[in-house]
Amino acid sequence: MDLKGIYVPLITPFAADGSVALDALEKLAAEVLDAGAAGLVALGTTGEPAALTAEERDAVVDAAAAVCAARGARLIVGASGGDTRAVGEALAALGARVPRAAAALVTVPAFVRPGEAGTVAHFRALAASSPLPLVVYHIPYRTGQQLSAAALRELAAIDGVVGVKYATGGLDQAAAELLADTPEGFAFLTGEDAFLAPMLALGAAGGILASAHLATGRFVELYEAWRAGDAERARALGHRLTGLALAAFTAPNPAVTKGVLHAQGRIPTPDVRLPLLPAGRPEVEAALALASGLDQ
Ligand SMILES: O=C(O)C1=N[C@H](C(=O)O)C[C@H](O)C1
Repeated sequence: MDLKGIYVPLITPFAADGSVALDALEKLAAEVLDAGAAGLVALGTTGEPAALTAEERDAVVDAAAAVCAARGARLIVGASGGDTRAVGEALAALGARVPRAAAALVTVPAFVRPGEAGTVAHFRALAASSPLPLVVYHIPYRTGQQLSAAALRELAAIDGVVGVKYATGGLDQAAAELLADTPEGFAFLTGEDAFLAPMLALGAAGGILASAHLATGRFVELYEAWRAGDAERARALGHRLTGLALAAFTAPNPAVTKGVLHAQGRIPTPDVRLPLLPAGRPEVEAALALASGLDQ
């Protein structure tokens, strides 16, 4: 399983009547893949999955899968919850729906705080029955569960666990430890947009980044520059992309990204569903200016 590269966790565009704009989603998915993204993540945090009905979630997954299949790109699908049995059932359903998906992105159980041993047991149980390989989504500021480098290594050793989406708010000791000696066949993908450049410099396999909807080709260029060892080009581009990444998160994700995509005419509305609120104009304009600058 090779999960290297830049993945775009698709936003879910809404039409003016509030329904999911599937045609816009397909067009956006095709655009980011044509710009060089290695694949898509359907139903990541950025896709507002908690605010979608089960039918809408299925439609989003089907649309993303069709666009990926047409382009030979990888599809990762989010599946989360605090109950191991229910997540196992969701994974079984996903395996039947999109058997060719590259992986399922499974969040460390949120709110429950099962401890490191419980978290490892959760993933061990899921991996034992999941039809799809698992990427652990580690985001302690959302889940409430910290994981040490040792616990992450235990997770990496589980058969069927193929990577981590690492989003701890920065470049911390566990990331440095894991990147210094990443287990064979285990992909370290950053989910922390503003830390893509330093994570790639340390050897990360890539990233799952909401801000990569904007200036997708530039994110891919940064990834390729680090892989080619062109540190000078990578450093300069990395600084500019860090600016865009920070601007994209000045309101709760994905409000700014949706605002910019709407201003660019790529989605019909900038709407998010409650409890999220649309981003303010100054936040959207600042990110739009940075994204436009990167296109030149
Ligand atoms: O949906 C995702 O996957 C991402 N979610 C993160 C979040 O909203 O916390 C941000 C990251 O860019 C990708």
